[in-house]
Amino acid sequence: MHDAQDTRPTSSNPYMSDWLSSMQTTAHDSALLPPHHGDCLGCGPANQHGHHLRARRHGDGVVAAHVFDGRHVGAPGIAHGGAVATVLDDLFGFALYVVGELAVTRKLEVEYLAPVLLQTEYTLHAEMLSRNGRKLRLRARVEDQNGQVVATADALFIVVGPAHFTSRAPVIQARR
Ligand SMILES: CCCCCCCC(=O)SCCNC(=O)CCNC(=O)[C@H](O)C(C)(C)COP(=O)(O)OP(=O)(O)OC[C@H]1O[C@@H](n2cnc3c(N)ncnc32)[C@H](O)[C@@H]1OP(=O)(O)O
Repeated sequence: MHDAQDTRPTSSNPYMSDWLSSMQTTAHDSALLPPHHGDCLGCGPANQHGHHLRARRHGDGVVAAHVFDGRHVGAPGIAHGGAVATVLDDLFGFALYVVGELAVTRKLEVEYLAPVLLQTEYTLHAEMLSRNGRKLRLRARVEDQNGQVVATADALFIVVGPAHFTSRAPVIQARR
């Protein structure tokens, strides 16, 4: 059962209200997009364990410059695959600003084509490929400074309503 049509007010929970209203941002071309919320693992500026991803709208997609650091190490000198997946998942979350929908990851498939090195800048791109009802198909790629694609991701996101998050808000707040 889905909750995409549920538009119950969220004013009783300011933390959740702020976050949901940020998802209604109008994404102008080249505009720096807002973090999903301050503590988001992918992009939240207040999360000391996070990736602090910053993305801009680029046409119908989003683009980001990103550097993995020592907190994200897997094999020596190389970013952990889970860290790369986290950043790609969050980049898709930024693409939702352009799509204009509230949605969550149902499936994420990452191909690691070459090692993603620490302390090295990469350019990340993501865009929506197609939409079928609530199902959004998105694709992303990670390019090194020579334009070589070192990782790609395909994702299925499902459009949800605010209740997907508000019904779980007490759990989210308890962990803060
Ligand atoms: C908001 C922005 C924040 C960005 C942060 C980065 C992104 C994230 O980290 S999101 C967090 C991680 N994701 C989650 O927590 C989601 C957990 N999953 C859920 O809550 C539910 O499974 C949810 C809401 C996605 C879907 O549940 P539900 O509404 O019951 O959908 P369900 O009916 O199972 O599937 C929807 C459709 O997708 C299809 N579908 C489901 N899985 C697949 C699949 N693997 N392949 C193809 N189709 C699929 C179904 O067949 C169905 O199709 P149709 O509408 O044609 O019948």
